[in-house]
Amino acid sequence: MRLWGIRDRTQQRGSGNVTRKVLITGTAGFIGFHLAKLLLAEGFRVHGLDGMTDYYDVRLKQRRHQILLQSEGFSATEGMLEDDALVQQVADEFAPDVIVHLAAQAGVRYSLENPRAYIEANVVGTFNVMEAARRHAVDHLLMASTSSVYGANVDMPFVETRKADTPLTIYAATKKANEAMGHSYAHLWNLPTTMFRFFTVYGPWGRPDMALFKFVEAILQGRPIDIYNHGEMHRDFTYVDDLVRGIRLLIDAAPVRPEPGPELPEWDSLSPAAPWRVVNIGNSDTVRLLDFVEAIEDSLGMKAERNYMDMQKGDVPATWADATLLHELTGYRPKTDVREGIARFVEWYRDYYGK
Ligand SMILES: Cc1cn([C@H]2C[C@H](O)[C@@H](COP(=O)(O)OP(=O)(O)O[C@H]3O[C@H](C)C(=O)[C@H](O)[C@H]3O)O2)c(=O)[nH]c1=O
Repeated sequence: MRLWGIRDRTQQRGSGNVTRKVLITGTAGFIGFHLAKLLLAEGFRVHGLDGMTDYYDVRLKQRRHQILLQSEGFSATEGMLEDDALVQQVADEFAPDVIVHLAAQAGVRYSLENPRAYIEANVVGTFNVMEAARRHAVDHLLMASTSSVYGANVDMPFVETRKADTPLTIYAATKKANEAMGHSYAHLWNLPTTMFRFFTVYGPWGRPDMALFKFVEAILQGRPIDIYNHGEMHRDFTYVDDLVRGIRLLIDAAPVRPEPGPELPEWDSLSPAAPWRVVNIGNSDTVRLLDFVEAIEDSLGMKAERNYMDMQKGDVPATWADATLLHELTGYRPKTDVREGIARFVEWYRDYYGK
């Protein structure tokens, strides 16, 4: 009997990067911007597709794109994922080898205010991207999911092979739907597909709706910060450079449809029916929210005025990634200490906003 190892179930496609073309959705967004920068530095050609929605300050998105446009290997289209004709046209013109789909309506709490935006961007938009990937038979389709899909799970750290069937918000539900949609196309069209579960990503150029940005902004302006669940929350905060390094390495680890063989190791989420995997990208550490706030105060050299609040509807109390699978596939583990990452954010924030 043939013995299968993780390498047999994964195609390592590391060579010839210089000529490879990657279509990234969401390049004006926080993670897409950092990933595009990394791939451009490694000689990939990158085309970005971004809707420039006004969910948060559009100037920040424009600035990110301006920086990317300074690279010769970068081109971009502004347009919405929901516009199928546009998505197909962009893919036809660029003819990508790989698609990394990061654009989404993100944010846990906004999904209570405007759930429809999540259905449109995350369900319809993702379907359009999957169609483009199918039509172009790309080498690898990689799509963002979220640790929010672990929802009401309490067994920590979160492992990809355990059930995640209890999403607590429409945001999480749309991302869980994306994972299932990706599986169906991986099976039907033999489309190698990797889904990432991100864990509270933070760092320079971060999202203004997220805790780090909001807290730093408020403290510097002398306004109180809202601390949910009285600070009794935990997050596996993941530094953005580590995250995009993980994505970069996963590009070269396309799943292969399994053939009959011995059982997969318990930590491998490879589907028994399709070239499809879901992979946590997290720091493998869980930080108490009050410690996170304290680290921000130390970095700023200022004390926050704290407004303790109850748990917010839809929020999960804790996240913590088991990153064994990422390590097995790539040999890499995120490692930036949260104090170090916060300090780099604060340095960027002060420089960018002149504070
Ligand atoms: C904005 C805010 C947050 N918080 C708390 C709530 C969390 O315990 C922690 C981090 O919140 P943040 O909004 O930065 O991140 P998450 O709620 O974990 O959600 C984020 O990470 C997941 C994976 C995604 O998929 C989301 O897109 C992304 O928004 O601070 C507060 O206490 N006050 C605040 O004003």
